[in-house]
Amino acid sequence: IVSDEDAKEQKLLVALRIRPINEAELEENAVIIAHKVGQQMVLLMDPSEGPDDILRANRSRERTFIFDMVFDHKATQEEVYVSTTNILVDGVISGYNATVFAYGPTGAGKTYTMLGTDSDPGIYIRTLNDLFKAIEATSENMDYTVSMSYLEIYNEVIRDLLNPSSGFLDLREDARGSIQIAGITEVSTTNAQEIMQLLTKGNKERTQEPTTANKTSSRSHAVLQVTVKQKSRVKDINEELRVGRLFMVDLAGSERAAQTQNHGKRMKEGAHINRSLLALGNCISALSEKGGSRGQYVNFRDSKLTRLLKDSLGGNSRTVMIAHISPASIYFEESRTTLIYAYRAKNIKTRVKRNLLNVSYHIAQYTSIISDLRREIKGLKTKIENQEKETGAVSSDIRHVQVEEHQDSEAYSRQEMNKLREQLIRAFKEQMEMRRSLMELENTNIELHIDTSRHLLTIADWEREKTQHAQKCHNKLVNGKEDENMEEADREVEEADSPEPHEVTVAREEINVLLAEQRKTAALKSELEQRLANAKKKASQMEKLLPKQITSEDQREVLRLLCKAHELEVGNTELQANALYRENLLCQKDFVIQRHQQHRLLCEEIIQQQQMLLKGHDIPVPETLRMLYQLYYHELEEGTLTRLLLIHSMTSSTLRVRQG
Ligand SMILES: Nc1ncnc2c1ncn2[C@@H]1O[C@H](COP(=O)(O)OP(=O)(O)OP(=O)(O)O)[C@@H](O)[C@H]1O
Repeated sequence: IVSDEDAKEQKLLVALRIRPINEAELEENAVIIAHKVGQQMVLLMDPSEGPDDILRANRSRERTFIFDMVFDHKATQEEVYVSTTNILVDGVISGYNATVFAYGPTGAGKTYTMLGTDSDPGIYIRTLNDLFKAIEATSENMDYTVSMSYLEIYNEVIRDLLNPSSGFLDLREDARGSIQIAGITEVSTTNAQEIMQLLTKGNKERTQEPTTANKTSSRSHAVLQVTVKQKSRVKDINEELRVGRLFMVDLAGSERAAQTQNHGKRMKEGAHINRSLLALGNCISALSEKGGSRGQYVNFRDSKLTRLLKDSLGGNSRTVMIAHISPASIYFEESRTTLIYAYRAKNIKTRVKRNLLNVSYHIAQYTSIISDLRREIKGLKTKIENQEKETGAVSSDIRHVQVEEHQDSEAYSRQEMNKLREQLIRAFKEQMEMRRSLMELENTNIELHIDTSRHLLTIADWEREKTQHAQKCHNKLVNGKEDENMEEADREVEEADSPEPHEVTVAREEINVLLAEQRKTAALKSELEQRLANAKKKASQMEKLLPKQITSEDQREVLRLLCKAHELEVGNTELQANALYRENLLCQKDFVIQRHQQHRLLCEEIIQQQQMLLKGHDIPVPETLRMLYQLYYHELEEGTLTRLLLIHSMTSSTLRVRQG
């Protein structure tokens, strides 16, 4: 139970909303298995258990979870808003940042909570209305401006939902180090109806894919960013400008990220991971470590979403997570994983996993960026050298130029040079940003391919089993042997005809989604490649302009600066590649140790059973074997192995924290 005092201190608040069961679920004979108990508890029942199941007590997956608050089908939009987000309004007006997330699998009600419907609007509009009201109430001495933008992050690419034709937008850090989205539409209106129309229209622009659970399943994260700027009207008293930012995020369906923890018999490990979702989990977990100051490194750079939210997740800001589930029995697995994730939100440790192939590919991409940059540095250096030679050759003529004219042109050229220098550096940064996005897209592409293969394997496994069954049945029927085998054969025929298991259906559906995502990623990539090529062309044109407009010494300065920027970027990229490499090594080691550990447990089990056999049959044990047994028990009792494992896991986690 959270006391008032705790609530004030609490930086992360986790709520759960269970939506009403719907027609489609009832048609599939689903029953309600998620029940709200009291104000803070939810009981999730396992639909596979019968009430008289004797073994139930031993293997029950029925579980209760406690959250800061729980809402069920009876909760109104207003209630959900008042208990989760309303509390953030005052802070934002006073210049603090905050974030509200809607988390959960597809179709669980995230968009309903955030956007809502015209007749029953959700958190977005209610928050904005309250912000406007609060501002009106205090605006006698203060001037406020409220502006908002609405964007989506899909496959690590940002799009403006209020102006989708503007293409991909980049994240930039401004002079004060706060993250801005270059070129995003900023709207400032206080008309709630107008805002609702804008947001509803924007929401329709989101990247969607139909799934069985939701006909319009969102594959992207939608972010409504609200900025409140405050300035004192009374002169000289308070000149400072305070800025409070609120992010309201409707996250992409969590089911695919959850599959990594939740795979059926045939589901191969490591379904496609939504990088932003996992990176977010990491950040929230790192930040919510008690007191948030345990030296835990928070890697915001891991994804676009976390980079964007950087200022609103740490420090003095507050974060609210509203997890969503369906109450229906058919979604037991999805609900279970969502509840576990949300329940652990305060100390989840989900790493942005990259599998081995992926990592080496990632490193290869870094290497190619590095060699690209090195080539450019070489080119720039040659240019500087040539410049120096030229200046040497003409310097004697320059002496004849009139002094006055020289000064004029110097002032002019300095101004021009500053402008050019800024343009060049900006162009360079833009190119780097595009290179990174391209790399991310390429990486996503690989992940999509790997996941598709995994699902194909799942289907292939099932089809092989089916054919084997069919073959066996066929053989038995043809041979028509003894009568007693007929019953078994019948059963096998039945099995072979049985509907395909859930995980195979899911795999088929996933493959469709993945193929669609592959097509989209390919389109995004070629568009981005085109943009990068254009940007490069523009930059080289700018470089060509240099000799005509500014003096040689200034030119050299600009070129040197560009060189420096390139070199810094090389260093930066190398560091990232190295960190990735180290992490990869650690992961591999962990994996090997895990396999050994599993093998050891297996050996232990075999030894135990053998000993029972020996004892049971009174078989005498030769002296050498007896000694070996003794040694074995000695090791177990001493706990040396367990201690070694513990030391290993501690060192590797320390290493990870250090390398970030
Ligand atoms: N609390 C609720 N009361 C009434 N209807 C609801 C509620 N929550 C969700 N719904 C309805 O359920 C359907 C699915 O909800 P919604 O689109 O919000 O899911 P979602 O979690 O955003 O899915 P996705 O991740 O696929 O976008 C919608 O038709 C929505 O109107």
